Amino acid sequence: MGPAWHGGDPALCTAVGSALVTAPKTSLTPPPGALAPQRHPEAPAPGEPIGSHYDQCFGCGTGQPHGLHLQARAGEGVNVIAEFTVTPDHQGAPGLAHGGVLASALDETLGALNWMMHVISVTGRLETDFLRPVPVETVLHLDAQVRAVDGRKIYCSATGRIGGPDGPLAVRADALFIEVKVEHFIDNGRDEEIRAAMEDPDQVRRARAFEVNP
Ligand SMILES: CCCCCCCCCCCCCC(=O)SCCNC(=O)CCNC(=O)[C@H](O)C(C)(C)COP(=O)(O)OP(=O)(O)OC[C@H]1O[C@@H](n2cnc3c(N)ncnc32)[C@H](O)[C@@H]1OP(=O)(O)O
Repeated sequence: MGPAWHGGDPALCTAVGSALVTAPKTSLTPPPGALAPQRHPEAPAPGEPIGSHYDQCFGCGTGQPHGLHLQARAGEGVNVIAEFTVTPDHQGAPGLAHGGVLASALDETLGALNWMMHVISVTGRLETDFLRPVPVETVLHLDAQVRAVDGRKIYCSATGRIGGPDGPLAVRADALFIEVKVEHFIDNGRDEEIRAAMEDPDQVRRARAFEVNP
């Protein structure tokens, strides 16, 4: 019999080898009291590029040679749109994108939703469906949107289509992002990078902007 989920009660978790598999803490379905997301009044205008939140980010950093170089734009609602071109560096199977890279592209697009609500949040949970193989040189058309907000919990989803923005669905994800303060990064990041980021006035301005405009 395979592993089983038991509502998060550690006493009820199933042992797999030497590891205990713990259950997800909540579902990715917003609870009944969750609120509709609000587009922040100072969110980028529809079509406006969102820009990188950090130069060295694997997902969007322009200074990151190994990154995905994803460029997101604001959507009309609480959503963002982005394109990601799969290169030979992104292969898993010969000529096909690695699933982890595609999950990263979805995660990064979902992360850009922070700019639409002026909230800093990080991925708590990401559930991905891989529906079609994505060949090298394909442009993946990504669209992420916030579905609901419940306190610090942000329920969101993303899709990745091939052959055009209305093309067939290749990947999709449901996710739970959790709102955090800037201290999340300061307290947990490596000193060297944190110091460099804090010395960059643009970086500090970008992060603090979310805290003074709740
Ligand atoms: C200076 C630089 C600024 C740069 C800013 C830009 C950043 C953008 C980056 C974007 C890059 C792209 C994006 C990336 O790649 S972000 C990078 C990948 N993600 C992370 O590294 C996050 C790691 N995890 C954590 O740090 C903590 O676990 C967090 C902060 C998430 C929560 O720990 P915290 O102690 O704070 O809160 P809590 O534990 O009381 O939980 C609160 C509530 O949430 C619920 N919950 C929690 N987890 C889960 C789960 N897995 N499933 C279901 N539910 C979950 C929990 O039950 C509770 O619910 P309730 O009891 O209230 O009902």
